[in-house]
Amino acid sequence: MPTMLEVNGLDHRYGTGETAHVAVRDLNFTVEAGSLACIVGPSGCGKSTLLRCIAGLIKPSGGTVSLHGDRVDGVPDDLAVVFQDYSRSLFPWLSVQRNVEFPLRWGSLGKAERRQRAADALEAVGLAGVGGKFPWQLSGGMQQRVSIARALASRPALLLMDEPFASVDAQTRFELEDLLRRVQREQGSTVLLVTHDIDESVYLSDRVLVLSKSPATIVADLEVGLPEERDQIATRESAEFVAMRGEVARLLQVGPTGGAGEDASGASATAGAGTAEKDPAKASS
Ligand SMILES: Nc1ncnc2c1ncn2[C@@H]1O[C@H](COP(=O)(O)OP(=O)(O)OP(=O)(O)O)[C@@H](O)[C@H]1O
Repeated sequence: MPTMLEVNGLDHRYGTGETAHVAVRDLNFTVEAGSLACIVGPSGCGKSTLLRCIAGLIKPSGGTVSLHGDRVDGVPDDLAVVFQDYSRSLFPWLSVQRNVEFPLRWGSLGKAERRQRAADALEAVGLAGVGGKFPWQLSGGMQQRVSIARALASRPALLLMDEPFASVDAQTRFELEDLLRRVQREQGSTVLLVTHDIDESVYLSDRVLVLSKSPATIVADLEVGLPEERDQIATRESAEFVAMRGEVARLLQVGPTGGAGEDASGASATAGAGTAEKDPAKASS
């Protein structure tokens, strides 16, 4: 699979001089086209900062981000972001259909094509028939589906998701996770999703990138060796899932070498990641 996203030596600090705060430090990773990768890390470690740098919303203090080989220097046209707070990301005065069509206005599609794209995206997320309603007439889970449909309608090269299911109840969260995996597989989308939730990161993804405490560095890059077909009950009960969840939890608590997670960087972190990538089961033992 070709590389869709490449992050090289990414640093970001807020402020300058003695009061500067280093949010992320020397992050290096790639995301392959058509894959779903999750970033999991402790609260405040710099996950949103990383996403903002990838989305071109902030200019990193150092390092580079490339999307399908092109250096990101401003918000790329073919990138979409889904945030946690669906109630603030949808326009309440526009119908669901118009919300989904909205970002397509800046592309080259004609009106009829935009309408069709939005209808297709709504159908993909199980919301065919609600295009005429307004966001406030829908449940929270349905509103987040609309946000996902809107992101997918533009067929982005990369879909970034920042804690997208953190504001819905547990049952809806499970439904949305399954919906995301299904649509991502059907459409061959490339997704990078940030979450606090270890179980969610393992259940959803092809790869889990584990970040240290602030400033964020990558402590492990784990390939998820679970079967393609996943089930909220059976998969979560499987030995592979439980072992992987334990591994991610341990990495978050103590880092890859048994030392402090916040100090984990460089050679030891890379060595841990390399082992895990080659043999996820071994990494979980
Ligand atoms: N605009 C800003 N100015 C100064 N410091 C900031 C700014 N944005 C974030 N920070 C700091 O950078 C660090 C990383 O913040 P960030 O929001 O990226 O973390 P996070 O992992 O996404 O947090 P959470 O999991 O709580 O959403 C935090 O210490 C935060 O206080």
